[in-house]
Amino acid sequence: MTDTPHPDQVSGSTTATSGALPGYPTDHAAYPEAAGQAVTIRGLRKSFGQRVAVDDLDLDVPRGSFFGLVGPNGAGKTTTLSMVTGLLRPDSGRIFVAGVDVWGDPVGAKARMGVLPDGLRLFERLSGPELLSYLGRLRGMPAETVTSRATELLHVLDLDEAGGKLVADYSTGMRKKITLAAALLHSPPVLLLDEPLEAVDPVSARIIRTVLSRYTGAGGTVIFSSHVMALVEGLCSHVAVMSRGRLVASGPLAEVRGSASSLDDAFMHLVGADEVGEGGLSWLGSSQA
Ligand SMILES: Nc1ncnc2c1ncn2[C@@H]1O[C@H](COP(=O)(O)OP(=O)(O)OP(=O)(O)O)[C@@H](O)[C@H]1O
Repeated sequence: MTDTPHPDQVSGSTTATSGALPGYPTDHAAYPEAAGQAVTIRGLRKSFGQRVAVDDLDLDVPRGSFFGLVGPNGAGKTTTLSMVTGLLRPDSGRIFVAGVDVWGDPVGAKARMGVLPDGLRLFERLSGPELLSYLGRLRGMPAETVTSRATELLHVLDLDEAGGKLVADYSTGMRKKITLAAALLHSPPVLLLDEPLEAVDPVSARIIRTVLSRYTGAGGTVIFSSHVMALVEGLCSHVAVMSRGRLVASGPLAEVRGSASSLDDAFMHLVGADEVGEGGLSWLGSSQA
């Protein structure tokens, strides 16, 4: 995760350019497998100066899966999700969401995804209902549909009591929930969430988990990044592990966990962190001063 915008960062989470980018390949037929998947990534690369953040990534996310993307700090999770959601231009590679090429048909792809991005930037001077109404209209939804869905989402996410409170005054949990509501409003087939449950209180976290489980139960696909292995193990049907910009494992949860006693143990092994010892720090706690 980083707060520093890169020159390639596309501004605004709802930005959509129409049509393919100039010079962008349109040979979708070369990737027939993309039609059956929620997300297909092929040969994705991104560098920041000398640092390779995402290194030749191939990934398939099956439709209807609850898909966890995990990896140590700096593994490239946010960079990957930012490219999948059309917020950050890849150096090379192809990405399809619900069979639509994200950088070849950005408008079509964005209609098929809901996004909870890293570093929530919201319209701070609007109330929750105003924000949802504005975003729904931006998406071209009929006013009555926006109002009825917004009312239902605010209720389910326990935000209706916030009433006229401005988003600027929302807590972290409320901000995540209102962003999730905005991501769900147009009922997209794919949800992409960057650390949706980090820094959220247990009550809000449970509400978010319940809404996401209901969404996948109805056939939607959730892809989310997280550092919390127990959460991923409890929620996800599939998991991908990234380390240093590369994919080190991907597949059904049980397959990635293998014979390890927990996903946490499997993760430590996969990212080469199981050598962490207890050596050193002998001075710690020895002073009674
Ligand atoms: N805008 C940027 N400018 C320069 N370097 C960047 C930028 N964004 C990411 N990086 C670098 O790319 C690498 C991958 O970062 P990224 O934020 O994608 O990792 P992450 O897996 O999401 O990490 P975390 O778990 O800490 O959120 C890191 O080395 C990071 O420092």
